[in-house]
Parts: sequence; C-alpha cells; structure tokens
Amino acid sequence: MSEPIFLLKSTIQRTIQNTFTQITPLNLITLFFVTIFTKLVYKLFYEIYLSPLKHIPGPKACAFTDVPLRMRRPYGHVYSWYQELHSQYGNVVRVAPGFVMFSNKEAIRQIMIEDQFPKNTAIKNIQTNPNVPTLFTMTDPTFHKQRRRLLSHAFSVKYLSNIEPLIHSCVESLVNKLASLSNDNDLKSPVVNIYGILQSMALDVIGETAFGGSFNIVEQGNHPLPKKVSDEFKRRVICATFPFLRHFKKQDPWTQNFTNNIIRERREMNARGEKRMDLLQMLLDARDEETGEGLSDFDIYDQSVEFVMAGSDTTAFTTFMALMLLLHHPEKFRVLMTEFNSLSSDKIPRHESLKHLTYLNAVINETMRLWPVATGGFSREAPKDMAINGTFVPKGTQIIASVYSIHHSKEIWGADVEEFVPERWLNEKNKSNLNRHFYPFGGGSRLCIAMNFSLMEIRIALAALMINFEFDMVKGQDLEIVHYLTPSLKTKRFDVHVRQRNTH
Ligand code: HEM
Repeated sequence: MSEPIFLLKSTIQRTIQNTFTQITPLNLITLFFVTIFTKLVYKLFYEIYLSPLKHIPGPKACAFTDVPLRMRRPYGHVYSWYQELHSQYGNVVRVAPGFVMFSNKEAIRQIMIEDQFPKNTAIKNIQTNPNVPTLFTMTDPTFHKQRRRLLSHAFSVKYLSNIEPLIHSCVESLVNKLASLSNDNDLKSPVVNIYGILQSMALDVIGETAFGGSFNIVEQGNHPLPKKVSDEFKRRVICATFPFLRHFKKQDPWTQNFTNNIIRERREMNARGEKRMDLLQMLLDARDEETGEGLSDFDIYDQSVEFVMAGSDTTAFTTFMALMLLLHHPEKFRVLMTEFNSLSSDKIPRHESLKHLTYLNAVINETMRLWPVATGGFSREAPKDMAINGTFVPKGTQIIASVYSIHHSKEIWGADVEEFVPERWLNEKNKSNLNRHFYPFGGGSRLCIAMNFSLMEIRIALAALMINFEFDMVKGQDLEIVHYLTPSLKTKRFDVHVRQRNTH
C-alpha cells in the first residue's frame, strides 16, 4: 500500500478507536471532517461508477457536481448552455448528478403528454413560502387537479368575453401613447423603446384583469412594478439555485403591501355589494365544487403575484418577438397587412374578427416555435423507476424536457427550421403533425391555464400595432436574451422609429 493511503487509513482507524475510547473535542472535529470526506468520496465514486445514470453522456464534471449548472442559472444563460450540450452530446444529456435532459420527440411526448410527469419537487424553492405552492408550482397531482378546477372558470372561454374589454382598454392606451409620441412635432423621427412599452402594456393588462384596474404604466411611463417584478424573478432564481440564501434575500415588502392593499380594497367594495368581473373577483369567489372551500388570503395574494409574473414577460416577449420577426421579413409583414385589410376600420380590432385569421395565427405560432417562453425547458421529476423512451431513470431523477430543442429539430420542422416561415402552418394536413411536437404553452394537465387569454391579448396587440403604425428598427442594437423564469431582453430595451399610418 502506498504511503499516503496507509497514513490516511491508519489516521481513520486511530480516530475511530480514539473517538470510541475517549471523546475529546479534537476527536469529534476530526471525525466530522472524516465523515464528510468519506461521504464526498463515496458520492463521487457512486456517481461515476455505480449510478444508473452513469452511461448517459454529458460533461465529465456534471456527472458528480451540479456546480456548472448552478453557476449559469443566476446569469440567465442556462438555456443556451442546454442547447450547446444537446448539440455536443445528443438527445439525452446528464447535466448534473441525478439530473437528465431530453430533447427527442418521443421522450418529450412521454414526459409531457403520455405519462404527465409531476413537476420537479425542487420548484418549491421558487415559491414565496416554500410550504405553500401555487398552481404553477404544485407538484402533487391530486392537489394540482383540485386547484386547477378552482381556477379554471377564470380562464374559461365564456368568462374571457368579460375580460376582452379590459384588454382592449390597455391596447387602446398603448395605441394612444404611440400616436402621441409619433405626433410629437419636436421630434422628426420619434424613437420608442417598443420592448419596454409592450412590457408595460402586458403589466397594465394584468393590472386591469387581476388587480382591479390598470397600473397605467403605458400612460404614465413609470411605475415601480416592472422593476419589482424583474428583481423578484432574479431573486427567486437565485434562491432556487442557492436555497440557503432564502434566509438573507427576502421578498421586497413593497409587492406584498401593494397587492394586499388591492385585495383589501376589493373586499371592502364587495362588502358594499359591488363587484368587478375580473380574475381577482374570481379568486375571491372561487369555491371548490366538491369541498365548497375557498382560497386563503395568502393563496389569493400569492396567486395574484403569480399572475403578474407568469403573465407579463410572457405575452410581452411573444408580441415583441412577433413584431421583430415581421420587421426582419418585410414580405411576411405585407402578407399579414393584406389579411388585416379584410377587417373593419376599428382602431383596435375585436377579437372575434381576429381569432380565425389564418396568417395572423401562423405568425404567432411560428414566433412561439422559434422563441417558446419556456426556453429553459419543462422541469419535471421521474415518478418511479422507469424508462423514458428506452433510457432508464430511477425514481426522483430530475428531468428537463427541452422544448427549445424540439422546436428547433430539423427532423420535425425540416431544413428551414431556423427560418421564420409562417407558411408551414397553413397546410392543414401538415399542421396536425406539427402540432404534435409544438409545446408553446406546455402540455397535458400542466398546459398554461391562460393560453386563450394570452392568445387574445397577443392577437389584439399585434394587430393594433400593425394597423395603426409603421416601424423602422434603429440599427446596431443588441437582442441578447436572458432567461430567468421566463425570457426577456437583457437590456430591457429595443428602439424603433414609429410613424402613424394614414389609412389601413
Ligand atoms: C404568451 C404567453 C404565455 C405563454 C407562452 C405561457 C406559457 C406557459 C407554459 C409553457 C406553461 C407550462 C409550464 C410547465 O409545464 O412547466 C404555463 C403555465 C402556466 N401559465 Fe402561462 N404562458 C403565457 C401567459 C400566461 C398568463 C398571461 C398567465 C396568467 C394570467 C399565465 C399563467 C400560467 C399559470 C398559472 C400556469 C401554471 C398552470 C398549471 O400548472 O396548471 N400564463 N404557461
């Protein structure tokens, strides 16, 4: 036996003997470190030689440590790293011990649709309170079903007709604001941060629909909420990556006070016998059909905050990306404008006249194919020891279903996969095949509860922008995308010259 190993062995033997014969502080400390060291060595040995995941390719370091993953998350770049790993190692990649990522279509269908894997239990680290889940973070399928049933009325097609006028009024504010900016006589060619203003509009929509009234961010230009929301996204991702930081990085009390005041005012309004038909009212009135139970005050607060977080960057990012792609492809822009010619001369078109426009829907689909908001993939957990499309994973393995990869797969979408081709959605026969591998709003029981709500908002906002204005991009700008819980522009700004159209 070589000298160092012999020395280590005899030290361990001596320490164990001594600890059992004489308990001194020094012996206990030594035993503590020896135990940790032994555990680490065993873990290393296990992950490299014994783990059932040992055959799955991936960077060597990722087999025994999650440091490479943790280091990337706080910078918002984990999604591009996932893509690099898939191109280097293939469809199944081990990204950390006990953590595997899949990008082949069969595996993704199994995870999302056929077996409907539960969400990853580590998601509790992004919750306001780690012990109280929201609809988005619920991991227990039975509780999730119950909560979903409770909230689904608020997003039903019937109920959405109450919501449309609220969305309209926010889009109208956007159009009025852009019109006033573009008519500013002091400026020859006014420049607008279109990304910022779309983000503000999406927040105003959530204000109107879930907080009792627009936050008026588009009109007034400033409100603490957008910054608070983006800081809260980062805080949650950092706490999820380093859970011990949760004790130091507390949620900003501003959001809590702001939301609780709105809920209190609504309760007072209800006590006077007045109601406003919106999502907040639905949360207050929601009763489980079977148990008759409603939501607690904390649940109402937390669910409202979740709507702000889930519903602002997502719709803003998608509307912005659709506009960008159209501006980069003037020929497609023109096709869509021709489709809009069939509409009445309303400044803000009604959803009824937009929802069946085939080219508009094709543009939105193609945008969400190229830029799905779940750029970082769907996070799930293996519910039992099982095979995922032939790859064995033990119970509890953390799984990522890489939606970005599947939306960029040549096998499914063809050689022009990286191109913006709305036309691929116009062929009815082909469309059903494409839809099988299209997950912009997730899938199965965890499909986005606000899918119809969001599509309504995107259709109305995009149509109103194009019908009323002409845009020219300011050259030389960065489109760097960061992904925390949802994607956004790193700079939070993208400038365009804007001019009002005379006719449409
Ligand atoms: C373009 C807009 C949007 C997109 C692309 C989008 C996408 C998604 C996706 C992919 C999921 C599933 C995540 C997973 O399975 O891990 C999801 C879930 C969810 N989304 Fe959206 N979303 C959008 C807008 C909204 C809006 C406006 C709201 C709220 C007002 C919202 C609320 C939710 C909630 C509560 C869930 C959890 C549903 C559940 O687990 O049952 N989303 N969304």
